[in-house]
Amino acid sequence: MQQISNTFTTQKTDKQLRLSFLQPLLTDFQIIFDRDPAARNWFEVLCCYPGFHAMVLHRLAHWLHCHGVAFVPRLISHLGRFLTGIEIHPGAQIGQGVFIDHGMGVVIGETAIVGDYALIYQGVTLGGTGKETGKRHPTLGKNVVVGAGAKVLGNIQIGDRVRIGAGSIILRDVPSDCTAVGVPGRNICHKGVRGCPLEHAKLPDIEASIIRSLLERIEKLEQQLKVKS
Ligand SMILES: CC(C)(COP(=O)(O)OP(=O)(O)OC[C@H]1O[C@@H](n2cnc3c(N)ncnc32)[C@H](O)[C@@H]1OP(=O)(O)O)[C@@H](O)C(=O)NCCC(=O)NCCS
Ligand SMILES: CC(=O)OC[C@H](N)C(=O)O
Repeated sequence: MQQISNTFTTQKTDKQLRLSFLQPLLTDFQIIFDRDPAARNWFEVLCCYPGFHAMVLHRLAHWLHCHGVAFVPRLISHLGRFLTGIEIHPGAQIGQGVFIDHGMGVVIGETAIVGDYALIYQGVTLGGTGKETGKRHPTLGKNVVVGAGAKVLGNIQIGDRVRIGAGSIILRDVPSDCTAVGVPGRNICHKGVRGCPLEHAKLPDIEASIIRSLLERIEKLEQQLKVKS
């Protein structure tokens, strides 16, 4: 355990630790109104958003963890799991403005790093493959969207503004500005301007495009046969 924290956790000053607990909470709260069209008012968000409750508890647990407090951080994480259905190991490093929508079934492992403004849906695992030790969970860049039920496994790098399709299993690095979908995940990297991260319906449908190109090919071959006969 000591060895792990030495290898991947950067040493933080006391001031940084204070800020790392309190300051991001405000951003965590505010971002919900941008990210969830269903969010009505601050009272509703304060009372009815398990993702926000999980972030409050995690920031407390992580702060204690970084101060070397034993057992209590794990207990807070465990209680948070009962309350929200979201399990975040106190060692996980979570940026500000991260929103876990709905939340039930989310697991974030000990050595995971989640960049600012990530949007994570229910059933997501940021886990290990079971084959690595030490830093064994993924690192997510900024503004990453991880769709419902997606599993991002291993010490892999997910770039900034990456979108991961619902139900995907991602085992390899994904470059910034790309979309990853499927089991196992395939990277689709388009050049040019990207749409809003909440436009989930615009994720590429690889199977459909393969079928479309096969149909076009069959049509061409049929025309060639007609010309010959
Ligand atoms: C299956 C697993 C154990 C790896 O087994 P492995 O026999 O070592 O397999 P490899 O990593 O060598 O991968 C073999 C192939 O299977 C694919 N693969 C691996 N895991 C896969 C998964 N979960 N789903 C789909 N395909 C998978 C790989 O892409 C690879 O394909 P390729 O040869 O075309 O590149 C691991 O990937 C896994 O899923 N572990 C469970 C992790 C988990 O549940 N973590 C949650 C912790 S909270
Ligand atoms: C979240 C996860 O990967 O769990 C598997 C194991 N407990 C570990 O920490 O690696």
